[in-house]
Amino acid sequence: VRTITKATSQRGQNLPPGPYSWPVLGNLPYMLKGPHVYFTELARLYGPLCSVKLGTHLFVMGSSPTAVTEIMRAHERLPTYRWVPKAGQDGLQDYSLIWATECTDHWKLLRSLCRTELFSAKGLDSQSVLREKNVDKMVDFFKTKQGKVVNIREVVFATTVNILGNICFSKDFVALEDDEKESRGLKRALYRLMKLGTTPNVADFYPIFEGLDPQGLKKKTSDAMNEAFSVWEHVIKETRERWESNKGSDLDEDDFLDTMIRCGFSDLQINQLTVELFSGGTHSTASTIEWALAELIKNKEAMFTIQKELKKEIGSTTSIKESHVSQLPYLHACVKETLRLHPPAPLLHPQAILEGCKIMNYNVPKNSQLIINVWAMGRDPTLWEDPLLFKPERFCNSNVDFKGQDFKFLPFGVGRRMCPGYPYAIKQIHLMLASLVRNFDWSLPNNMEDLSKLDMTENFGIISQRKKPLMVIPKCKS
Ligand code: HEM
Repeated sequence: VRTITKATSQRGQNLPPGPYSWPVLGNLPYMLKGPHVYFTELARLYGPLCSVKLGTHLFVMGSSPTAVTEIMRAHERLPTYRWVPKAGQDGLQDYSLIWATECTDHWKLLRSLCRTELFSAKGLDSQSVLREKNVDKMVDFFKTKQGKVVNIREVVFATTVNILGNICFSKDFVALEDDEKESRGLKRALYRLMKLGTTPNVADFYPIFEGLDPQGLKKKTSDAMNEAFSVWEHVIKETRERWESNKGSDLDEDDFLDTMIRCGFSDLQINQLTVELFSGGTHSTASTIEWALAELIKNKEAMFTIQKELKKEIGSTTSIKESHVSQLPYLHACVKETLRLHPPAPLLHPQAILEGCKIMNYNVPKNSQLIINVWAMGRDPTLWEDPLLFKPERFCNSNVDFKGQDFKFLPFGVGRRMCPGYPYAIKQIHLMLASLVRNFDWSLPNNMEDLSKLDMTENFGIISQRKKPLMVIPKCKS
């Protein structure tokens, strides 16, 4: 913290307060410890609205409900655009949902298609059986690993990929192995995309490099996308042929691919939307489950309470259904508490404003990038009692929810660009976590008794995961 204590009131112009900025670099070197951690230190020093220069760009960060309210007002009033990493800006951007810089007609069409076909109550109900089948497979896999050390994230991640694979293409795409190095095909492509998305790119901070690809990140991203597309290329071809040969007659729509073909999507549009659903929907969910299990192993009382609730409501059933877990207050509270402490998206994507404005009485110049620090608000002692403790009870008799209305708790974002997949994510997380906790007792390797030694360090990425994967030993419950 000492490295950033030089305030810059002398910057004048009544900008939001912030640290001294080095020529050329700005404050980029301090980001190495993880942007959300650095930004949270800034918030502690300079208050809920502060500014920091990274390369040539000025970032203005909000980390209190009042700051979020004013930032959202600025978004509503002024023309804004979403900041998009240069590595992801190759041609396909016109078809993108996540990387649409503005809320264009095509973006609206994609959001509405996802909302009505994938994430509506009817859509979610029709997918239940696919989620349940794949979660049962995951449980069977862990049963074969009884007494052995497993990397929980890998297996959960593979399961989330297969669930989405079934919803979109009626296919399991990956094996349930638990070794990242063994991964290939879609799993490897998704890992590569996540790692590339995390690699700092000089072209993002210095316009002079914009047309170039100095670190080869654009090329590598495009290769990883093509690797993903090649996995389902033949499925698209076969499905199109089926549609062609059935022209004129009514065709049963089996999966989301059928829906996209019926809507007249080109192969490019199908590829782009599905790769974004896989990128947005798999690591985030797997990471939440990994964190939740780590917190429950560390906090024995919470583990005891959730097991008691499951036993009472579900009895001895081992193959859990979504209907079983839809009304379990303590399970739901544990998931919220995990998302408060470990939001997979700790910083919401920067949005640039195209006109200068005032936020909390400070001047925010044109082209500033506005960020919301969700991670800092989740750990703010003025907003939460004992913020660093895992206490699911805080959500038990509370109306605080993640639907974008409670500005101190925004794991799925806020406003127009809020996560469209949150109803799906929540159903999947509840089912998976309940199945893991109901079917197994989990212990740590090497008879680790002192649970305070369980390393809870985070690794910042496009999504924030545990730095060290959670290695655990399953023991089947009777
Ligand atoms: C625990 C799970 C998840 C979390 C915490 C999460 C979080 C988020 C957040 C915070 C945003 C907004 C980002 C911003 O404004 O900067 C977002 C956007 C998005 N999410 Fe999720 N998400 C999750 C699961 C999913 C799932 C399961 C899907 C789809 C299958 C999905 C698809 C998307 C898409 C497509 C966007 C971009 C929306 C747009 O820009 O209009 N997410 N997510």
